[in-house]
Amino acid sequence: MRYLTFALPKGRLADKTMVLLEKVGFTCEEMKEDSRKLIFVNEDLKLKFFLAKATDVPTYVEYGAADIGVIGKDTLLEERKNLYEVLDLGFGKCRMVVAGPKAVEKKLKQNELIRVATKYPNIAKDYFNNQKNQTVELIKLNGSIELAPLVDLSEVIVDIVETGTTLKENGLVVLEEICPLSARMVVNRVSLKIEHQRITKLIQDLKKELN
Ligand SMILES: Nc1ncnc2c1ncn2[C@@H]1O[C@H](COP(=O)(O)OP(=O)(O)OP(=O)(O)O)[C@@H](O)[C@H]1O
Ligand SMILES: O=P(O)(O)OC[C@H]1O[C@H](OP(=O)(O)OP(=O)(O)O)[C@H](O)[C@@H]1O
Repeated sequence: MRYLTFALPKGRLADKTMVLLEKVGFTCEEMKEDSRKLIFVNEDLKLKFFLAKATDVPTYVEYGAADIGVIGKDTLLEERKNLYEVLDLGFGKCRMVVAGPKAVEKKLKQNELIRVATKYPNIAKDYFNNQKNQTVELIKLNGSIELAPLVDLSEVIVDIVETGTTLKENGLVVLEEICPLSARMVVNRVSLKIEHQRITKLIQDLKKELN
């Protein structure tokens, strides 16, 4: 039997992903040890797990380096890889929003040419150009997005909000909602055919667990 390989995101989603997989019997004792190792194997069940940077998970799955991946919906929308999204895992819940100082709301609503800072240029472009029909200038950043309006790099940001604390502590507010987000399970297109039985059984077991 070949290994069924999982690309898991290190970071925020890692622990909850392993807790869920354990509930359906997909365990990996090795992974519980504190180490810098990136690949873990369960020989008995022929399972392989590797830890990747969250934004790279769709790439590993698209190329078939992993059969299955777990990733935030935001990364799926941004990366636009050719994958099957098979399951909403119900954790990692947050929202993609347009945020900024309250004073900027008027400019935003009046369709003025505003600057938008974001880690998610594809999501922002799709939202403003295709959904709102509004021309904006996009500025790509890699983190601490809330800083941009504070130092006049941009009028607004497109970013993730979970508790709202980061916005609040920086004097920013949600101006528009783009979409809700959560962790998703994705599957490589070929893997779904060659490992159909194991993968559909896993999906069914996870669905039962999530209900
Ligand atoms: N407060 C939050 N901030 C950011 N992401 C969150 C939050 N809550 C849930 N998530 C979800 O968790 C996913 C993984 O977040 P994580 O911070 O681990 O990775 P990342 O932001 O892509 O990577 P990095 O922080 O290393 O650039 C996000 O893509 C998102 O779907
Ligand atoms: O609504 P909250 O609960 O405050 O969470 C939202 C914040 O968390 C994320 O940043 P992250 O911690 O990933 O760091 P980053 O700014 O470096 O991307 C996100 O980009 C927001 O800044």
